Order: sequence, then C-alpha cells, then structure tokens
Amino acid sequence: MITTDNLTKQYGETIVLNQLNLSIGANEIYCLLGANGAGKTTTINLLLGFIKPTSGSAFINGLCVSEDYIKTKQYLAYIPENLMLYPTLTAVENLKYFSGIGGKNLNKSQSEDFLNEAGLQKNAFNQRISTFSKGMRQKVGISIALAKDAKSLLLDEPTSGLDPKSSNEFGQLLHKLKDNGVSILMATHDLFRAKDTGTHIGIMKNGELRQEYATKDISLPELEQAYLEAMNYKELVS
Ligand SMILES: Nc1ncnc2c1ncn2[C@@H]1O[C@H](COP(=O)(O)OP(=O)(O)OP(=O)(O)O)[C@@H](O)[C@H]1O
Repeated sequence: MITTDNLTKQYGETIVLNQLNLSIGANEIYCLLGANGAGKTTTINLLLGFIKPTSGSAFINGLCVSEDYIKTKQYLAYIPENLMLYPTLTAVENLKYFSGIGGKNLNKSQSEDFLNEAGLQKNAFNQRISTFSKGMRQKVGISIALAKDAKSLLLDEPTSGLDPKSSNEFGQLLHKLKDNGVSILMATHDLFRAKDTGTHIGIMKNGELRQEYATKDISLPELEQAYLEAMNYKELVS
C-alpha cells in the first residue's frame, strides 16, 4: 500500500507539490503522468524519504516515511530511470550484492531463479552488467525487487529509451508483480505504456493532481485528449 496525505513540498516560496492525496492498493499500478517539472520525481523522492515534506505525510504499508524511515525501506523497492548497478559485476553478483545489503543472502541458484522470474535470458546471468542493454538492467532491477519481496515498488520513467518490445516486456513484468499483491507507482511520460500497464492514471500539473482515471474507463485517445487539455489549461489569474 502506497498512500500520501496532503503531501506538500515547498522550496522557498515555490510550492512544487501541493496537497497530494494518493492511495495505491495491493494489485494496483498507478501511473503518474505530467510534463517536465510537474512534481512526479518529487513525489517519489518523498515516498523514498530522500527529501522531507513541508507538510502532509507519505506512507508505505501504512507506516509514515518520516517517522519509520528504516522500516518503510524494508517494504520498498525503487527503480530509477537509470538503475545504478556495478558494471564490472555480473547479473548474479549484482543481485547477490544488493540483496546482501538488505540482509538477505542468496545462493547462486536462488539468484538465478529470481533473474529467471524477472525475464532475463539465461546466457546473461553470468555476464558483466557493462555489456547489458537498458532493458536487461531493468530486469536485474526487478529481480532485486523480487528477491526483497518488496510490497511497494516505485519507478521513475523506467521505460524511457526502451524499444517497444522491451517496454512491453517490462509492462508484463509489472503486471506479474501487481498480480502478486505489489503496489506500484510509476512516473512516466509514456501515455501508451500508462494506458497499457496501469490500473490507474493520474495527471499532474504544477505540483497538483488534476485528473485521475481507472484505465479501464478511458480509451487511449480519450487519455491523450485529457492530458493535452490538462497541459493547455490556462491558470485563472485573479
Ligand atoms: N532541490 C530543489 N530546489 C528547488 N526546486 C526544486 C528542487 N528539486 C526540484 N525542484 C523543482 O520542483 C519541480 C518539480 O520537479 P520534479 O523533478 O518533481 O518534476 P518531474 O515531474 O519529475 O519532472 P520530469 O518529468 O522532468 O522528471 C520543478 O520545478 C523543479 O525545478
């Protein structure tokens, strides 16, 4: 479960996130859309506890991130746009290393099982990460989340730069995780992927959530129209 309660972030006089209320249950994939600077990464950084809210709260599995920072980390996995893995280590070695940091010591066969579940081809298990495409690195990221048994997953533009097939595979992996009860929040610019992968979609502008949809209730052309209208909407000047 990922929730935010009037989550607000202000830098000086500028409010970059304004009273955001999100509720993402187990078995849900919430795709956050919005132009550059809308506040998507700020939302993720607040949920990760990387930055502190000016007011309001962020919760992971019902625990307040500001109050139970360490505990919330146990339930949480994070895949940024460019996942930092050790380039000279293999996929198995990276997975074992990052799982070890989280207190879980995996043997080789357990590591291979997780990489397999994440869809990485077998001949890549023992290759160095430096030889991997972005799609392959993202799969290693998913294997780390699987090994951790993360209940909540945060993703920041994970499919940008992926070719359509890899992006589709990634979407299918997220569906598998969702079906296993994981709550997923994904910031993305990709309307098609949001419609195809998300169970819910939110459109942000200037730090505010302007629209929310269940993806089953909106077609892709309707979503595109709603997005453009939200972006073109002129602020009322009093
Ligand atoms: N440390 C900071 N100090 C001041 N302003 C900041 C800081 N971090 C972010 N901002 C501002 O907050 C706003 C929201 O940024 P954020 O990175 O959350 O947007 P985003 O929706 O993720 O954009 P993008 O799609 O480009 O990744 C932007 O206007 C940004 O300039």
